[in-house]
Amino acid sequence: MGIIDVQNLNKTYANKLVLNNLSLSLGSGQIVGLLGPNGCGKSTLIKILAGVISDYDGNVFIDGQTPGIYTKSIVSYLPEKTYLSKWMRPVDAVAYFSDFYADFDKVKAMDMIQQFRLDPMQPTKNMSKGMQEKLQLSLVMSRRSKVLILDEPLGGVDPATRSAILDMILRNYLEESILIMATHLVQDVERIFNYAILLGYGELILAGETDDIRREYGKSLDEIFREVFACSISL
Ligand SMILES: Nc1ncnc2c1ncn2[C@@H]1O[C@H](COP(=O)(O)OP(=O)(O)OP(=O)(O)O)[C@@H](O)[C@H]1O
Repeated sequence: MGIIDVQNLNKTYANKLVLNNLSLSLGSGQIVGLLGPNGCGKSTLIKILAGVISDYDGNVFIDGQTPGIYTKSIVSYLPEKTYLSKWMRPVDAVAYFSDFYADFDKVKAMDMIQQFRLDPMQPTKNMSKGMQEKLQLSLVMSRRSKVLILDEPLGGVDPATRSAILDMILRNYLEESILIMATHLVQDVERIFNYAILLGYGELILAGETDDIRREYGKSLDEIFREVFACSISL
């Protein structure tokens, strides 16, 4: 059994089937790219793993347990939207995480905040979107969690900063844990993934070691992504 096991997972919103009989098994010690177009179900899957959504059919196990109090204690989750209060400054957010999570490394968080050149005393309401993303990433990456799940952590940052953030993620990732990152910025990010999951409208299209996938298809993940999800929008 992997650290994450998903068996025959189905999720509907109203009558709409969003995850269709999804099965996955993921082991620790890898950085996993969760890739797929807008609306294909990445955030829904992540929310189920993070224990935010519980009305689904099928089996989900994280470290052998169904999502709940235990799994929340070992899963560090970066949601797509900010959950920090507007008045919070980085120092407040660090104190909050420190109170809330036993596995939170305050020194590491302050170090990441400094490396991102954020002002520890600036309220989040005065930060740009990219600055808020850096702050949240510093907090989430500073938990010594077995499972790290990042939902679109790079959406608001420019390409040069993306690269710096990826390096920061690689430096701070604990090798015994698993990191899952949802993104559609495949070209920018694929260098850090050892494993990729390609999701297409609720169905698993492809899952495997990135080196094996590239070798088998003779293409980069980005090229595969563009081919599989090519759409006919004309401007
Ligand atoms: N709370 C909700 N109520 C109804 N439908 C929802 C809800 N949340 C998501 N959906 C629908 O479920 C589908 C999958 O959404 P989801 O957010 O999981 O996709 P995604 O792959 O994360 O997309 P994106 O890359 O744009 O963030 C979409 O069709 C979306 O409209």
